[in-house]
Amino acid sequence: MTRLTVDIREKRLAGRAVLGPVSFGLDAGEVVALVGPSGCGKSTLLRLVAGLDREVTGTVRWSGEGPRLGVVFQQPRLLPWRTVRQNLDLAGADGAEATRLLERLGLAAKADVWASQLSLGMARRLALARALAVDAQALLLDEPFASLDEGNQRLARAVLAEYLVRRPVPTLLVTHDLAEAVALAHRVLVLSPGPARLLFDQAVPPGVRTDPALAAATVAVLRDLAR
Ligand SMILES: Nc1ncnc2c1ncn2[C@@H]1O[C@H](COP(=O)(O)OP(=O)(O)OP(=O)(O)O)[C@@H](O)[C@H]1O
Repeated sequence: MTRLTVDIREKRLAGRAVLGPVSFGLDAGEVVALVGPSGCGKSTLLRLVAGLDREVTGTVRWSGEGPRLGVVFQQPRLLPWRTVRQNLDLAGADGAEATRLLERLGLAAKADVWASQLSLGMARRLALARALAVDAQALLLDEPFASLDEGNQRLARAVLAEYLVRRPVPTLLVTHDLAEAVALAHRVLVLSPGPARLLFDQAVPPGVRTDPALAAATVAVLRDLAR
């Protein structure tokens, strides 16, 4: 079972401490939200967990060989001269799951459009679809609902909630929205202003999150409303 252990003493960038101390674990099937003020170091923490940056005093350790990750970065990071569908295929997406996610995220009609021709909101939904379609063993999501209008924000949240009910993979969700954190996560970690320290590690009571049938119904209704 995939598990993450983070025990960061200090992380420095350009000679300045930007993070630490921060220690927490992420168990199999657990969704943990990271909440904290702008610039406190949330994206830096996610990059360390993703293995994109290894220069840190402390340890960031995945169990086993390290999981296959589904990642949403702060920028969509699409391949502009590839179609929507090709962006999913080239990322190693499962074909049926990719089709399903495009449909659920309101992007089915855009499958053959160049990624460069998408609006930012569409590009962000595609970035989420890509992270969810690659049969990930863990998810790292950096403000995945930013730049979406209200209807699409609710839709994308519901799609993620539905996915996590179906496939409970360990997930780190960076957000500045506490309501969103509580709605989606089993635990909410609150970070201090930078350099971020861990202020609270708060469990969210069960029952706040949706059950599978409700999750699916919510997606269906919100998708129609977002059309
Ligand atoms: N490449 C870099 N070199 C030097 N400092 C950096 C670099 N990248 C980020 N920082 C600094 O590190 C700190 C943490 O940045 P980070 O992007 O992790 O914050 P954040 O919590 O994700 O912010 P936001 O919520 O606004 O996205 C900030 O003070 C930022 O200015």
